[in-house]
Amino acid sequence: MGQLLKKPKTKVLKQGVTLVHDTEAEKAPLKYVSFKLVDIQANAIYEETLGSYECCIVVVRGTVTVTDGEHVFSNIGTRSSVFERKPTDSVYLSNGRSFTVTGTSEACIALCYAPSNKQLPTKLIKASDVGIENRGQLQNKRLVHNILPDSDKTANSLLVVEVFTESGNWSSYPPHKHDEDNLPYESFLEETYYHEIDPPQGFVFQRVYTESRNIDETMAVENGDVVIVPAGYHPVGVPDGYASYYLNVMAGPVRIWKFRNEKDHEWILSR
Ligand SMILES: O=C(O)C[C@@H](O)[C@H](O)C(=O)CO
Repeated sequence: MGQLLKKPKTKVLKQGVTLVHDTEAEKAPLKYVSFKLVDIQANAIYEETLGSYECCIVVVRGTVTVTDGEHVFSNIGTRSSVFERKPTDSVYLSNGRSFTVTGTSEACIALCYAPSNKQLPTKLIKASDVGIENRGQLQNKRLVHNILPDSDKTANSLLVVEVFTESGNWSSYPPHKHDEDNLPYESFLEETYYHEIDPPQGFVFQRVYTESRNIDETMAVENGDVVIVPAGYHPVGVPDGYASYYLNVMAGPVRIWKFRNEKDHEWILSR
């Protein structure tokens, strides 16, 4: 297996709290992004103190109460499956904050991190604040939930987005990259993909490849896998009969998402 596909590796942290993914523990080759996925049973409590990282807690499914000791966001989360295709609630927390997440039902949370040295207010990003966007045409149609886009100044460097791609369609396509710190033409942003598939026995394909091909991995991604994108193009193709969900976390030196499409495939956009 290559370096970029991470299978779930469950670790019980305490009764009712299971760590499913941890890109740092997996030694992902990333400097700006880290990602955890945690399952929480009802009434169980996950707790953490952030060091030099800011964090966006996305309630992937189920409901939870989040507090940083100052603010309490009770019973947040909107869906029992991502495939309800409705936006969810999230909480932004600055570096240095301590927080707890208590399951108010059985729940799954994503913890999306990026380095930060700036104190910003804790904020509830309500499902109703999430921008909904339909992108693309033909078999390139996909639905996007913008949780923390670059136009929203809640975070210092984190960008967070959910993407739904229906059966037979392609997303993160035509292939684009954001691996050169060369604004205004392109920004450098690392990225992680947390994938779910409906029905769960399915798979999707994701290729991650750089211009030079020093990275070139084509992966069969299964339900619950994480894909690391340290650099390069990163398209996703969804087989007939299956629907794809992924949660993207991006961060880099400048909080701007400025990508470049691969020239050979840009014609896809003008059909
Ligand atoms: O538009 C899409 O298909 C989603 C992608 O833009 C995805 O969020 C990404 O690759 C960000 O760079």
